[in-house]
Amino acid sequence: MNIVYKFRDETNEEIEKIKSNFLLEVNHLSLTIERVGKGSDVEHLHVIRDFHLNIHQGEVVAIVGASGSGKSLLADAILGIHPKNSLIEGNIKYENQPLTEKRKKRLRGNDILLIPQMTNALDPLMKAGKQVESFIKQKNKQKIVKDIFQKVGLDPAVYHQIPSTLSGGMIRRIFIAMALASKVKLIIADEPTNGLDAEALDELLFQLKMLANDNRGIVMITHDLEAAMKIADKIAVFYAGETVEIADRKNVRKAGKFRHPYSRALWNALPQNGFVPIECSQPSPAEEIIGCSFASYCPEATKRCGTEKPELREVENGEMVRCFYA
Ligand SMILES: Nc1ncnc2c1ncn2[C@@H]1O[C@H](COP(=O)(O)OP(=O)(O)OP(=O)(O)O)[C@@H](O)[C@H]1O
Ligand code: NI
Repeated sequence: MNIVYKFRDETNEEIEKIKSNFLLEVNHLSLTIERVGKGSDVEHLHVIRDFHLNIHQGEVVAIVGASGSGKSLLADAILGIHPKNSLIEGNIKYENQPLTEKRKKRLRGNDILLIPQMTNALDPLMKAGKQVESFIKQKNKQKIVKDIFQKVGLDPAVYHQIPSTLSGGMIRRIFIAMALASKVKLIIADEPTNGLDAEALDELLFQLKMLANDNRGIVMITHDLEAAMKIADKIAVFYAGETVEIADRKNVRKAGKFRHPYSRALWNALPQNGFVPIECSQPSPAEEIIGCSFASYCPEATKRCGTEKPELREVENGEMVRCFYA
């Protein structure tokens, strides 16, 4: 199947207006898990160290990072469903107001919807259609749900099925249906393309893009840079719990590369870019990092990189990079 993903055409004026009105802004976010280690020692796991992101309505921002890099915990932190033994610091704003834990609870499912990585998040005993209906306020709920099912490629019979009879791909479509049925403005999709074949993957990306074109903000969390490049407006590259780069997809396409050495390694590992294996792993969250988190793997690292932490700095029109030399 050859899908054409439609990107919105905004005038400069619209862009200025939207840009000054972020849906979600995350600055200097950290999440530390406190764990009792051997004996009675308390161990601190710095899973998220310094994360930045902003997104406005109608935009798709992909957070791209390796497996185990803390992406799911990041989603949980934004939604306020992080583990009890974790501490969150930093700044999160939703529609220009601080996103406190109390507010997260109020907005969850109403303004902000999580499409979870685990596909067992639905009510196991309730019919799929009924679960989507719970997001609809108007009358004729069943008819509305069936229309939405058609839009997302679900057979009408799925309405009466319970989640255990559905595949992972179908469950993700149920979540997309929930987003369409609801008035949520921000959708955080955690690894939505996992386990999908090429055709189902493209369809799912198409549906996420459809939600964005319906003026919702989409945060797509993924380890799949190729999928991200298909629909994202911006790519936030996540390494060792930090945003190391925020790139505009159009510029990456045009210039053919990212700025940060880690992002470039991800890019070069794509089949179409030569399949160069990535020779690095993530530092352990238990480790204190001095200097740049990528220094020990970076081919361009200098002495400075090992001793001084680079801040995320703006390079151009909202694009950012955390590297002294990029
Ligand atoms: N409740 C918890 N207590 C302690 N450590 C945890 C907890 N949840 C996650 N971790 C650890 O935090 C790190 C990040 O986990 P997380 O699931 O957020 O990564 P991820 O980037 O989403 O990975 P994946 O690509 O596998 O989905 C991992 O090392 C994981 O083992
Ligand atoms: Ni995850």
